[in-house]
Amino acid sequence: MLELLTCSEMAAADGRTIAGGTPGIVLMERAGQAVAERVLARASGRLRVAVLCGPGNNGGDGYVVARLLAKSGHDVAVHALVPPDRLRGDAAEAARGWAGAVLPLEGWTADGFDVVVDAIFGAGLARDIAAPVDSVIAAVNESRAHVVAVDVPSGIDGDTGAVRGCAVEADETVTFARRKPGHLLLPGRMHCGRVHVADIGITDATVADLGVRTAANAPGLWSDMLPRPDAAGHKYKRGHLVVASGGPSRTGAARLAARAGLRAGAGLVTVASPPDAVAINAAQLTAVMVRPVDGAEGLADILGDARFNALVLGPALGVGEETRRMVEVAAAAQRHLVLDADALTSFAGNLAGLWQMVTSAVPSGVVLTPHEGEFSRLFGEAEGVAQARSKLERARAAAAASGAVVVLKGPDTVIAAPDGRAAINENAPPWLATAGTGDVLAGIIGGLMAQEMPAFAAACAGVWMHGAAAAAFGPGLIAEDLPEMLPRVWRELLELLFSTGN
Ligand SMILES: NC(=O)C1=CN([C@@H]2O[C@H](COP(=O)(O)OP(=O)(O)OC[C@H]3O[C@@H](n4cnc5c(N)ncnc54)[C@H](O)[C@@H]3O)[C@@H](O)[C@H]2O)[C@@H](O)CC1
Ligand SMILES: Nc1ncnc2c1ncn2[C@@H]1O[C@H](COP(=O)(O)OP(=O)(O)O)[C@@H](O)[C@H]1O
Ligand SMILES: [K+]
Repeated sequence: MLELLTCSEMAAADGRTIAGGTPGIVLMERAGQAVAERVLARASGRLRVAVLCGPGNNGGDGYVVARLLAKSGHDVAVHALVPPDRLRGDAAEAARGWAGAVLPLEGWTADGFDVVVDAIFGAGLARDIAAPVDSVIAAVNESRAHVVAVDVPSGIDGDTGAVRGCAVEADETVTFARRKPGHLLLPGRMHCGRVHVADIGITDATVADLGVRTAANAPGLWSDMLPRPDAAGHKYKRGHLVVASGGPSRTGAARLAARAGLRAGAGLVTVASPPDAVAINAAQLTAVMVRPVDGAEGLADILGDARFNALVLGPALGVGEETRRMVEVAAAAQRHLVLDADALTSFAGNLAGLWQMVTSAVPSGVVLTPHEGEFSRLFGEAEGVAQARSKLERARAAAAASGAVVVLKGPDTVIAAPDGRAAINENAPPWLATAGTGDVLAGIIGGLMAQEMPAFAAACAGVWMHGAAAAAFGPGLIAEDLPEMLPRVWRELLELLFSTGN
């Protein structure tokens, strides 16, 4: 159930289901039934419900909801953008099932309604909202009624999560078969309220046949690739992660990443420190080791030892030639690589160099973890990025342009692989936006890659564990708290794995 379908993939799934013998009106009945059930779940007495119907099948669903709620004894008013005789196909048929009055949508006011069912536009939204719908949406958003959106809140683009002019702010959204990217990407996610996915008879096989490449980021996506505790294991089997530190006044970021790498399960972690910062690093580290490493040349020396199998480069490392050379040395030495912060900025305007470096690195891949600022410095000019309609498409274009797994961070972090797979994360609480949490993320991913978890899976798992750790800690979090929450996150993940037999 983790697949996220674009509006056109959803239409294809509907089409295939209809071609397979389930009439469209049956799908629409089930869709309307699922929405009506959500409304009824709240009803303690007789409700005054406004059903706002648009000109397409989303409106058709609305007519089904209206009929079912009226049949259950509620007081239902239908307000429609176009008269029922202008509807076509299944929507026309659904409207014929509504025996009550159809009032105009224009000029609708929220007076006295307990519930609003938003069935104006769904997957067929094709342009920005204009008059008269804009003022109706404003009235919905100002009202105190409970708002249930059918499929997507009207005005939200289901593919991109963008607000097309203006959009309904729903309390609940009922969608069908699978969610869409726009339910997870901002600002769409903020407009949906709680999202329910209703089964309307579109089978898993039908969805699988679509070859969908986008998923919600959750353990089901990568749990079978998580490193497992092994009774016969020893620390060298769990990899040795190296995190490069900045100079004497810039050492904290590397230590944060290093501790996170250790908590993520790397067998050993070493901070590679400029010689003049060794004393500072050593004074604050215990389980993590420190080693003097002088720039790219020093790094090349220690990478002569094959046991150092993964590196995190970038947090507070400094922007410039030396950092770029360190990255190139690590890539040439075929190590698993996580590049963050200054390592990314050191390649700004040098996409060709980045591509060359990435493609010379281990086949298991390189993970880049930019926030929006680093992303635009690095990928602003990349093919497909400027034209991309959404954060999802931008991350995907950047992954294709760099050959690396791209983790485009934020409240709706997108993880994209160069082969087109992508995941959207949704478990990060807002208090994760605090200094140093990005360093921790790079360390977690590096720790998983040190244990030989493949790059895309490690990036997805790392982003999820990072969000779960923040959620488990709660508000007031600082970056140092995150690694300390990872044991709890691991315990929950492993319990889940053993309970599902994966
Ligand atoms: N058989 C199916 O395909 C099913 C579809 N279902 C529903 O059908 C919906 C998709 O139906 P449609 O493809 O008809 O699309 P919609 O009903 O979302 O909207 C399409 C209609 O809105 C108009 N429109 C688009 N943007 C507009 C704008 N900004 N201003 C004014 N008019 C605008 C279009 O010209 C078209 O008439 C889904 O969201 C879902 O609710 C469900 O009934 C389940 C089955
Ligand atoms: N509003 C938000 N809600 C949830 N997570 C967020 C939000 N803003 C940022 N984050 C997350 O916080 C982390 C910040 O990373 P980054 O920007 O690199 O900060 P730093 O450099 O201070 O470590 C990322 O994992 C990002 O996804
Ligand atoms: K809608």
